[in-house]
Amino acid sequence: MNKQKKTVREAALDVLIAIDQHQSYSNLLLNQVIKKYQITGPDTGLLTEIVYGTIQRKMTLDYYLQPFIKKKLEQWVHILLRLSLYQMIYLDKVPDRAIIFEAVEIAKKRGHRGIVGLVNGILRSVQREGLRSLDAITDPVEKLSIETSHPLWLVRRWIDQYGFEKAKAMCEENLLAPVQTVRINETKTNREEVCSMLEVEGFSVEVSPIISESIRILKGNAANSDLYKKGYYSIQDESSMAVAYALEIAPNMAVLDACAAPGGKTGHIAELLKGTGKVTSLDLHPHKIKLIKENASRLGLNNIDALVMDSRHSGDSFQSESFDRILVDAPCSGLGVLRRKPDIKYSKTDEDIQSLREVQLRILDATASLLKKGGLLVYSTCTVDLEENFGTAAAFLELHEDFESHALTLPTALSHFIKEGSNTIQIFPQDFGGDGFFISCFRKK
Ligand SMILES: C[S@@+](CC[C@H](N)C(=O)[O-])C[C@H]1O[C@@H](n2cnc3c(N)ncnc32)[C@H](O)[C@@H]1O
Repeated sequence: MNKQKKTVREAALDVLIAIDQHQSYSNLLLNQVIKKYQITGPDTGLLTEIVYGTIQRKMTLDYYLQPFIKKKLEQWVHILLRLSLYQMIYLDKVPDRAIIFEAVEIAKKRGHRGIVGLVNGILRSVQREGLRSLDAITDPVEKLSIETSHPLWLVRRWIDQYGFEKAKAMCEENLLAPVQTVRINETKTNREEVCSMLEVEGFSVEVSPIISESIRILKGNAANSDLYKKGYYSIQDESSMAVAYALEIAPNMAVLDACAAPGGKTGHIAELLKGTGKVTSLDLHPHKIKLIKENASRLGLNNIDALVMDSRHSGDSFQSESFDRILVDAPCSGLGVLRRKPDIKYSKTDEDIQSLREVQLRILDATASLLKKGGLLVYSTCTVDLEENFGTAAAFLELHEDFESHALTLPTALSHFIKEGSNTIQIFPQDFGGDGFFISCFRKK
C-alpha cells in the first residue's frame, strides 16, 4: 500500500485487494490501514462497514454484477465494482450518484480511460436496470449459498451436520455485525463500576445476561476508552468467556494454557486464580508470546508465565502430572467467528479441516500426560464444525482410556445448550449472539 493520502473508499479498495491476495486477515489489514492513513471518527466506521460488508456479501454482489460484466476484468476493477455495489444496495445514507462519482474518480487514478468508462457504464446500468432476483435460483441450497454468501461446499457441509434450518439460521446470522462484549477484570474493579464509568464517557452499555462478569457495549468502541488501557477489562466474546468456567478454577492451581495467544483466556484464568497459582501459557511464535505478556501487564496479573513452545512437544519441557488444569483452545477452522473474520469462509477448505483435526489431536495427546490424576483437560474451539469438535473430542477419548468425559460447569444461562449425554456444548452464533464455540471437558482418572 502506498503512502499518499487516501479517501475512505480508496483505503477500502486497498484492504480488499490485499485480502483477495491472501496477504493477511481482514481485521489485521483494516487496523494497519486505519493507523497508516490516520483514519478517524465516523470514517473508521464507514471504512469498516464497507470492507466487512463487501467481503461478507461477496458472492451475492458477484451474482448481481455478473449480467453486467461482458469481459474478464482486472482484479482491482472487479473489487471496485463490488464495493461500490455494496454501498448502493446496503448503505442507505449515501446517494448512488456520490458512490458512482467516487468509483469513477478512483478508476481515473488507477486505470486508463477505457476502465473509467467501463466502471461508470456498469454502475449506471445497474442503477438504471436494477438487480436480478435471487428467486431465479431454483435449488434451495444454491440459493442459500448465494443469498448469504457462503461457499456451496460449506453450506452443504452444515446442512449434512445440522440440517437445513440450522444451517440457514447460521448463514443469516453470520451476515450481522456482532455486539462488542468486555470481560471485567475483577481483580481490579467490578461490573457496576465499569458500567457507570463507561456511561459517563458516553458509551451505551448493558450487563450480559450470559456471563456475570461481562458487559455488552451497545454504542462506542471499548478499545478506545482509558479504562481498557488501565486494565479494567478485556475485549472478549461471551462464548469465549465460558471456557474458563469449564476449567473449575480454584486458588493456587497450576494451569497450562497450551494454545494461549493473544491471551484472552489466559487472562481470564489468571483473574479467576485471584493472584494465586500460576498459568503457564504456550504459543508458537515470539510475537504471539509478546501479546500475552502485554495483556498480562495491562491487566496487572503477575501469575502468568508465557513461553514460546510447540505444545506438541510440551512433554519434553514439563514433568508429567505437573498441572491441575489444562486448556487446549486449539487452532481450528474459525468457522464460528465468520462475523468477525468473514474472509475465512472463502479461504478454508475441507482439506484444511482434516489437517487441523490432526494438529488438534496431537496437541491434546501431547499435553495429556502433563495433567495430574483427577485433573481436568478442557478442549475448546471457535468453530462449528462437527468433525473438529465432537470428532476430535471422541478421537481423544478413544486414544486415552485414562480419561473420561466430565460434566461441564458453565454459567447457568448456557446450561440448556449443553448436549445431553455428551458433556459438550456447541454454541451457534444464532443462539444468543455470541461466537460459534465448542467446549468439552475430560477428567484424568
Ligand atoms: C484459537 S487461538 C487461541 C486463542 C487464545 N486461547 C485466547 O483465548 O486468546 C489458537 C492459538 O494456538 C496457537 N497454536 C497453533 N498450533 C500450536 C502449537 N502446536 N503449539 C502451541 N500453540 C499453537 C496459534 O498460534 C494460536 O495463537
